Amino acid sequence: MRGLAVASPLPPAAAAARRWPRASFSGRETSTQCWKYDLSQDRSLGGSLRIGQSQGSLLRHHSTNLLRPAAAAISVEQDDINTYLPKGDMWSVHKFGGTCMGTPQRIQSVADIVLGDSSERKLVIVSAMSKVTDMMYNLVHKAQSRDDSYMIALEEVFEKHMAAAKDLLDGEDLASFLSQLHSDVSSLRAMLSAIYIAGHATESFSDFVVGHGELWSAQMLSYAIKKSGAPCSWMDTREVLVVKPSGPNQVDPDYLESENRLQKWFSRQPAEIIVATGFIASTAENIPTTLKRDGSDFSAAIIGSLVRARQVTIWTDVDGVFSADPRKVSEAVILSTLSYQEAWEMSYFGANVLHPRTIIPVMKDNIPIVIRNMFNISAPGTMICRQPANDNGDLDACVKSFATIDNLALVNVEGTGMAGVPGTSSAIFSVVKDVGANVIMISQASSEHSICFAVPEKEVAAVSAALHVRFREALAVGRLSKVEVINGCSILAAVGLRMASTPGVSAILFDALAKANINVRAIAQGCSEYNITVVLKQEDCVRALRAAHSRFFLSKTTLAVGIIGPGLIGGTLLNQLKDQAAVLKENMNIDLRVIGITGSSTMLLSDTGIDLTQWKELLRKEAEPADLANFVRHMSDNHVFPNKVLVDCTADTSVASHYYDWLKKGIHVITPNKKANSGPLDQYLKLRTLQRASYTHYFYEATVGAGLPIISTLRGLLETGDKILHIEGIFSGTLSYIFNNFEGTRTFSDVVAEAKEAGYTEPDPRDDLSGTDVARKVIILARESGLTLELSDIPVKSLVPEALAVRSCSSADEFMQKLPSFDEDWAKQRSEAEAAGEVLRYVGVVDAVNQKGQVELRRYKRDHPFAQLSGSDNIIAFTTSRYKEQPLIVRGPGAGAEVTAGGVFCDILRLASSLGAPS
Ligand SMILES: NC(=O)C1=CN([C@@H]2O[C@H](COP(=O)(O)OP(=O)(O)OC[C@H]3O[C@@H](n4cnc5c(N)ncnc54)[C@H](O)[C@@H]3O)[C@@H](O)[C@H]2O)C=CC1
Ligand SMILES: N[C@@H](CC=O)C(=O)O
Ligand code: NA
Repeated sequence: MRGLAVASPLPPAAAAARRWPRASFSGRETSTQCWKYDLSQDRSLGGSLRIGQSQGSLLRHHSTNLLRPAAAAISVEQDDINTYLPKGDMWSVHKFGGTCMGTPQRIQSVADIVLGDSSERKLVIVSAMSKVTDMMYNLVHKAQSRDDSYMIALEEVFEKHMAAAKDLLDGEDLASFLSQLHSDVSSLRAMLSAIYIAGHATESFSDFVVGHGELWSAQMLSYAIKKSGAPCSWMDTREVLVVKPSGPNQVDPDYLESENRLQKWFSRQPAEIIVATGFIASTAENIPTTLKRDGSDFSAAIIGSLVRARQVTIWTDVDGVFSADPRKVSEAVILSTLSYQEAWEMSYFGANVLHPRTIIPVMKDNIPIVIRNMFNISAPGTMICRQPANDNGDLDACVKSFATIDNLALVNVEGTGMAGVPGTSSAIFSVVKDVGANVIMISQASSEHSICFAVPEKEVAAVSAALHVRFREALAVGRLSKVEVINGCSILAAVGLRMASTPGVSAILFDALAKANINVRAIAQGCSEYNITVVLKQEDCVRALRAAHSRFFLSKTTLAVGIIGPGLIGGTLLNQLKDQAAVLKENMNIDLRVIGITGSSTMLLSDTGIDLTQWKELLRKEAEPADLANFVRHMSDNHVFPNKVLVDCTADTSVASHYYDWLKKGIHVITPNKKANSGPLDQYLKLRTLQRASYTHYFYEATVGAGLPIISTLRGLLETGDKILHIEGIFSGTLSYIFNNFEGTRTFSDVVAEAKEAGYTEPDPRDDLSGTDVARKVIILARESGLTLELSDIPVKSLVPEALAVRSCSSADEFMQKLPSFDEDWAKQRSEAEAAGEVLRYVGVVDAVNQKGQVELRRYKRDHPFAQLSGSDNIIAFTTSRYKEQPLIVRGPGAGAEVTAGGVFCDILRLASSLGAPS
């Protein structure tokens, strides 16, 4: 070891120019001719720089990383300084994969990116041109299967590279590349011919052949860089990178030997830009080998570590690491930073980040890796480093990303004989190991009565069979009750370093899953708390992923809305949604998207949201034939939004008959349609039981009193323990309007027509006049109060003359036309009441004490509250244990487009609030 004494007073700047990385040199002369070198700024130095003290006085303080010349000279090892750390700035390492090197134009872009990096020293790792590695493996495969078309295949490889070189290079560079290519192809021909004859290729033969893809791409790139006049060499990393096999398809770098060889290489080739081959390496015995899967990333990380790079940039064709697979979650976002551990976890879970082993070499030296898009240079990419920079203390920021693994099976080993028996889990997992299955997660309840683990579905049969053999006796005598296999499972993992120290993260995750109606089958969280893993049904997995992702990454509550029946109420609702959407998003963090509208003849579908400013026009022009089953499928299959609601704005019984199935699918239901709640009792009870037992919501405030808070008031009373005695009121906006306005100035039929025109009536006004609509409301309130009544239990006084009833008069229009012929009868009834100082009012009654309901036309004194109404007013009086002397009264317009649509809208917001929106 030769020591080089640098005699004082060598000016620090001169020393820097000769040997030290310029940018990070912070030397200063002192009166005693000492200077400091601040290593904390300089990752290219660090632990492995051997600073000798033999002839001098430069001390490196271990904790502060300061070099301190104690006397007037420093001593360093000349080999280290002059070869390992040649002059210049710190290293910047880049890696370009096969896609980036796919065409001559792309190789030229790579050259431009490298030249655009202002770091003084650059090491560029490249993969073979895209598809070339496969072509090379195919050559070996053909040759060893004695398929002589390997010759033609080799020719194709040659042609591909020759064509690329001709596009990219010219003059001497082209000539010298082509001559090398010729010579390599001749060697390959010889090698492949030997393989052909032997009918076998050893691993090193195969690795030798395959590695040529990288040799050629590295040379081409280095010539392309040199064209611009920048000094550039290329490196065959088999000369420097030494690895040893460490398992099937796995190698470990020999850092010491590689570092030695790298130093020697640098001493021979001092260029400032070096293009090195990714993927390939050699053994300590100089036998060519490869770094196996994701080899080029690994090469970049190892070399980055060997040169203590400032940064390793992995160039690819995506803008960075996404918060979730963007193919599954279209609203996934690019993460600006990730910690090493987070990247590690994510790559384990299949996120297309980096293989975990790629991270290890740089992690130990705290070198950041940046993932960037070579096709979108303006995107800053994702930096993987020790400390996440955007660690802002926000609860939601604790979870960085979500990942999933499909095609898994859960194995559940259960039995009382497991508790407190040491060795049970060891026995289980040694069986699993013996069949060579890969355990993806393990969960054991602390009661120790069961242990469950997930394995790939294709391995579960072998695992199950082996467990049954191993535990035959325990199963026979009942120490174990079962070895159960649950197929069709997936894993959803939430990854984030700060989950460890932040309470409430898992609560948010599970809350989001519950609200999306997803059943969790098993849970695992390691002590590291970098990830929370849940096992669920594979068919639920994408929905779960979206629910969790949107809860943590999107506006707090996103809700996909499907509108059925864009008539008066549905249409008004759509307009209200259009007007209010921006305010909701801005002020309440609620993102409502109408992704479908269906009428009875046409429907309009969208995956991300219909433009509500022109829904009518779109429904006319771009709609397809209505099909409720397809409409519902469109909702349930939607991959963008985890929470969905169907809003039934029809008066249709058959639409209402589907609510149960929709709720079962996890789709919430909101409706002003009275048919479901006033239909057959058993169906109503089934619906409510399902709804109460699930996290799926069913809201129907507008079925009684339109937008007036009738259902919610009743619920409030009941849920706080009040007892309903009696509910009485005017429940029909139409009939209220009619009797409020039928005062002798207009005919009865005119007033009915006005009510219809005002939008108070049902689609068929006979539903109002027959008392059926009121009876339905009475039934809804009675059932809500716990009474088990059928519609047929309610005696109803119909106001529809027999001759105009549905059975005698086919359409609503015909009914309206014929109604005037009964005006005289009505005028008579009104005058009689008036003569007695009374008014006619059509009332509904729920008699909770006697478990009865009633609907009738009554006469009230002019000073009675029911006689004081105007317009379409409803009035509902609740007499309860608490409101016994004076009833609780709700009064106001109980029909009409705006108030009814407003009531439905209110239910939508109530739903959003139950899903987590701020209230
Ligand atoms: N008008 C009001 O003041 C109030 C109405 N309601 C309820 O609101 C609902 C709607 O009433 P309106 O809008 O006034 O009726 P409407 O007749 O104006 O609208 C109903 C719409 O549903 C469509 N439709 C019917 N069957 C369908 C099916 N199977 N599939 C798809 N679309 C279908 C119709 O084509 C029509 O566009 C009714 O259930 C009514 O009882 C509730 C409270 C107040
Ligand atoms: N037609 C109904 C509308 C509300 O349910 C009424 O008149 O009350
Ligand atoms: Na209401």
